[in-house]
Amino acid sequence: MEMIKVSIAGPRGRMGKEAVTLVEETNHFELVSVIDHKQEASAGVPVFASLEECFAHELPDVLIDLTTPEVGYTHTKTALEHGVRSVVGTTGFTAEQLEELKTLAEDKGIGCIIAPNFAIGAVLMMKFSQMASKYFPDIEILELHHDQKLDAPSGTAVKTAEMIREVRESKEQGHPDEKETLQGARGAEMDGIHIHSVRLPGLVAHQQVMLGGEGELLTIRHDSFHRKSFMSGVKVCVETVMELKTLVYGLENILE
Ligand SMILES: NC(=O)C1=CN([C@@H]2O[C@H](COP(=O)(O)OP(=O)(O)OC[C@H]3O[C@@H](n4cnc5c(N)ncnc54)[C@H](O)[C@@H]3O)[C@@H](O)[C@H]2O)C=CC1
Ligand SMILES: O=C(O)C1=N[C@H](C(=O)O)C[C@H](O)C1
Repeated sequence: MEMIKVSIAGPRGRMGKEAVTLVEETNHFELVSVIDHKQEASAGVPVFASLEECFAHELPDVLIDLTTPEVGYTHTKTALEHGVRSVVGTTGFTAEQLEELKTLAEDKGIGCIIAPNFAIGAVLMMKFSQMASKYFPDIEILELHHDQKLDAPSGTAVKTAEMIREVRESKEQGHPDEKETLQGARGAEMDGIHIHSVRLPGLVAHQQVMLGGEGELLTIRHDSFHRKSFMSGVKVCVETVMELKTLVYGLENILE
């Protein structure tokens, strides 16, 4: 198999550390550099404070970004402008940003994968919820994460609602006259689907999709107990992005 040169942005982070290990342990991946704004990383490869400095030194085949929403967007754009493919786990991008990055990837004729969740089980949970929503259109999403997470709702919750929106008629849920006596009690709302975000120490990444029907409730739940759960998805994305000429949003679109 052809060797793939990889750079990682955010190597000291919770996900970044796991990604460094994955790349180091995969025979056909080579970690060539890391991007750490504080230059504190010690991955045994050159550490650069910015993507521009990194790319001036050597262009990797693939950039893996696991940083923050603002930085992740700028990195992905910069990488595409330099002709470098990206695998982006960072969440919190707007629909406009995704559209802009897709246009850029297609103009450059190179691949980019933005996957709000790399865990295979989470992708299945989203697909099963999408399937079930045809029969149970009243849906509430409960996402639960560690208390250091920056974005709410999670990228996974947003993607789940988007996938459901593809197959379910628009629907206002709950009583038409319902009123929040405490602001936020009904959570966020996307196309009638309510999304509730829980942040607590001890949690990693969890989501429960609750679908209610007459006298019944279907609950579809996924739990990531360890960030290793995301790494097989990262590996598939790094391999697949080499073959793409557009931006793919969501791991479900590349799994067989
Ligand atoms: N797609 C997926 O399956 C998953 C996605 N995530 C997402 O990945 C992102 C990172 O999550 P965590 O690792 O938990 O966060 P974290 O806070 O542990 O790590 C983020 C790292 O980015 C670094 N960073 C910030 N600005 C930077 C810059 N300009 N250049 C280089 N590095 C920079 C920080 O120093 C930090 O080490 C979040 O957006 C999160 O939502 C997290 C888990 C799974
Ligand atoms: O920040 C996290 O931890 C996670 N972020 C992603 C998201 O926002 O959905 C994926 C996973 O839920 C973990």
